[in-house]
Amino acid sequence: MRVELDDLGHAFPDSPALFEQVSDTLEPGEVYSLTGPSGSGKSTLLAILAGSIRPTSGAVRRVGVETVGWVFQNPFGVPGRTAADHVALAFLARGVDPDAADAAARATLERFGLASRAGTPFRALSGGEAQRLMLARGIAAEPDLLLVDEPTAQLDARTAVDVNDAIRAASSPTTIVVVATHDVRTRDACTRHIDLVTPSSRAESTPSIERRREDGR
Ligand SMILES: Nc1ncnc2c1ncn2[C@@H]1O[C@H](COP(=O)(O)OP(=O)(O)OP(=O)(O)O)[C@@H](O)[C@H]1O
Repeated sequence: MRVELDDLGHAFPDSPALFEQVSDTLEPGEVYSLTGPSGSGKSTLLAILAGSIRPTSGAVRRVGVETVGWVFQNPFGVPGRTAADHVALAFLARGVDPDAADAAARATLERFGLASRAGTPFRALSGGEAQRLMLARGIAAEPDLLLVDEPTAQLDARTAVDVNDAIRAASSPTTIVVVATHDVRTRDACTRHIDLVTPSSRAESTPSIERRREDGR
């Protein structure tokens, strides 16, 4: 399973190119950061990866990718349901029996630093806990591709540290994880990096682009 990005670029109608020449091969087991200035097209590229926007240049090939999950910057859950319920649902939906789903949910919560919050209703979780729960649920669903859009945008720096630990925990042998972020610490929590450079700043930094080409990248 993989996602191949081949000289990818995108411009909305009547607008200049957001980004161009993005080439990479995304594979399970890695957590990819997607960084770039505000407006450089990070959310647009996530939508291209999901298949909901067709790029205006280059190609995206999803090889063996059938299911796509999303985690957004605003955690969204059922107020009265516990953290464990939110994660167990992902296992129940795949036909796991209730006891095994509950055990698997608790193991997943532990991996994301939420073991002590298993019985806590969603409405009583802090913002950082709720966001970690969204990541735990997103991974528990075992999508082929998990797209995470600005997971720390609504959080203070201290809370973001725990969410960045959860980003590290999100690495999965069966899921390609891509995280769009402004936050350098979130970037550092990822294992591989894609930096979107706008075409104008690309022109200003031609020497480094040439070096990257010589490297074959
Ligand atoms: N459907 C659309 N039609 C036209 N323009 C769009 C559309 N969607 C986004 N844009 C524009 O494309 C640009 C890039 O938007 P996008 O949200 O992908 O950037 P971003 O890097 O995720 O930004 P931020 O970091 O601020 O969230 C913005 O100027 C936005 O207004």
